[in-house]
Amino acid sequence: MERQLPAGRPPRLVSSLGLGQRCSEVTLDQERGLLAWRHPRRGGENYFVPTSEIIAVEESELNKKQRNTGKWHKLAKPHSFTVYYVKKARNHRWWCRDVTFWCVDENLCNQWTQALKELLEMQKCRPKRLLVYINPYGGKRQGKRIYEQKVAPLFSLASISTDVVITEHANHAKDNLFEVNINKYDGVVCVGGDGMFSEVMHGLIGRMQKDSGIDQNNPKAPLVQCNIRIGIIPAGSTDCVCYSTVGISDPVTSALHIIVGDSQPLDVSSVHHNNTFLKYSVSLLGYGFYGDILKDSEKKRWMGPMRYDYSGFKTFLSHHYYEGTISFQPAKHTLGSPRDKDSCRTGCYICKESEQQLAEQQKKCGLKNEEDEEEWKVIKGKFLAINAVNMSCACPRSPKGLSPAAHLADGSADLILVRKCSRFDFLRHLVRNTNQNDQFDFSFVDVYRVKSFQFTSKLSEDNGSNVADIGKKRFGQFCRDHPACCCNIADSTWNCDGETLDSSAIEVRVHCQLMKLFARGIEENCKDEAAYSHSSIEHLL
Ligand SMILES: CCCCCCCCCCCCC/C=C/[C@@H](O)[C@H](CO)NC(=O)CCCCCCCCCCCCCCC
Ligand SMILES: Nc1ncnc2c1ncn2[C@@H]1O[C@H](COP(=O)(O)OP(=O)(O)OP(=O)(O)O)[C@@H](O)[C@H]1O
Ligand SMILES: [Ca+2]
Repeated sequence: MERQLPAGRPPRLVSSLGLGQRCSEVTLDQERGLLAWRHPRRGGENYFVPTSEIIAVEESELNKKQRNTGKWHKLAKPHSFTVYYVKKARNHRWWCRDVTFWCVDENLCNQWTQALKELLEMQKCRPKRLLVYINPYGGKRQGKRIYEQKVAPLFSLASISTDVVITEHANHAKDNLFEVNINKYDGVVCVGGDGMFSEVMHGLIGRMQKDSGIDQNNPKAPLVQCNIRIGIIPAGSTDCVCYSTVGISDPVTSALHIIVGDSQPLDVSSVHHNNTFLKYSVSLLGYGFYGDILKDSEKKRWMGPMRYDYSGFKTFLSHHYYEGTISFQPAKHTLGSPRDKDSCRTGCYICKESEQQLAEQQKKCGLKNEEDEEEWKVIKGKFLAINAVNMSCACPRSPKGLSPAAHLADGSADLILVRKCSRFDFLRHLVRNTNQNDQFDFSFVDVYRVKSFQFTSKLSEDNGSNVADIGKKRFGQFCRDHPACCCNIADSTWNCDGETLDSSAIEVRVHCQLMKLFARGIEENCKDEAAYSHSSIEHLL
């Protein structure tokens, strides 16, 4: 990328600088934004650091050991500077590393620090002021410690100033975002899990619509994009949004993505019931299996992240299925399909293309709503699980996710329908969510790429009543005529990004790129560990 350099600045700076006890040729290609040096030891290894991945540059003092061992100390007092930069390791993990260069010429040292600092200043996408919300009770209750020990020192190194709020109750962050002077900040950071992220997202999107006079209760309202980015410091139980957008749940990696000012647009689904806004969703909207797990696990919060395994096992054994009707509009604007072999990666062309297609469609249609006239497909059936995912939903439990080819920002969701089948077959499908095999390659599993869908349970259709009444029925009530058949006369619950919804009848619409994260999607060409721990289990089944 060509850069506009300040007048009089040479395009390249090349100097022989001290590195440890030896000399190294150090180059700063200011036009291309690249810092390079050869390590005089370590087999002469070459280092290339894009200036966009430099965290900070500081004038520094050589430590005692460096001072006493170098030959130069006999000549003159050395001048030195330290460059802190991103070091990429395996599995999308980023570290903050530093290197200290020295020279005896003070002017040369100043020239280097100034040039590097000016290049950092030119990066306008970097945040300078952040609003941070910490959930002290998420995941293993480590949010505060993680932030103070791992993240705050990096933010201060990068000269980012912060206002920190430690939440005192659920919805604290969300409510606060409606009141705060948001224009003061370049981004909002949440320290916690998917639930905490969801709160912050609801606060920001809600605030944006309120300020623009948009009624969130209208399911067809064109929502206003939210340009203030959210950063996620993972400290929850699943951390699916972080894992699916960064490739790892690691607080240091996420902090570094925030510092370098990455930006990743994200699709958001709005969920309505009878013209009433319920929630937004970015990861999983799950009815049946994942809804039942969530409902059961809420009573076991004290167990921490383990609650999901406990409730997962219980829910698997109960093997409930639910009858209902799903209607959906296929996503015709996008080039991808849920059975693609390639997945969404940094700079994904499918996401870019979809964004353009949707923008053109909107321009053409103008105010008239042609969307409603588009084809609806209707499927009735008995389902063990109905999962709608806006992104792959990769997480440590499921490294490739519930829908590995789903895209972060293509304006569509993947609708996965798992029909009634035997426990054994359902287990085979579940295990494939954890290994490299195709979880959709079963006769009882269907997957569609959609831009909107609706669901009504048979129960609410039969009663013709408001689903809130049915919700009052006891969860886990069985068909009295066939106690062993696993059909359930109560509805399941929707799991919306880890929160339960009050209605089972819902109307969902995907909003392309409604918000942005401090992330860059998953980078290509990263040596991934074969972390698919359950692959051997499947061979046994
Ligand atoms: C043999 C092992 C099969 C394991 C299959 C595991 C598939 C795991 C897929 C995880 C997908 C997560 C999607 C993300 C959802 C988030 O928006 C949400 C909020 O954080 N998290 C959950 O709802 C939390 C959902 C947590 C789900 C945990 C499921 C655990 C199932 C255990 C089944 C055991 C069967 C054993 C039979 C012998
Ligand atoms: N101070 C607080 N006390 C109680 N609940 C809180 C507080 N702050 C936030 N919450 C709520 O806690 C819920 C869960 O938090 P969080 O998502 O951080 O952790 P988790 O549920 O363990 O992880 P995950 O969502 O990844 O499964 C959020 O929905 C949030 O609204
Ligand atoms: Ca999507």
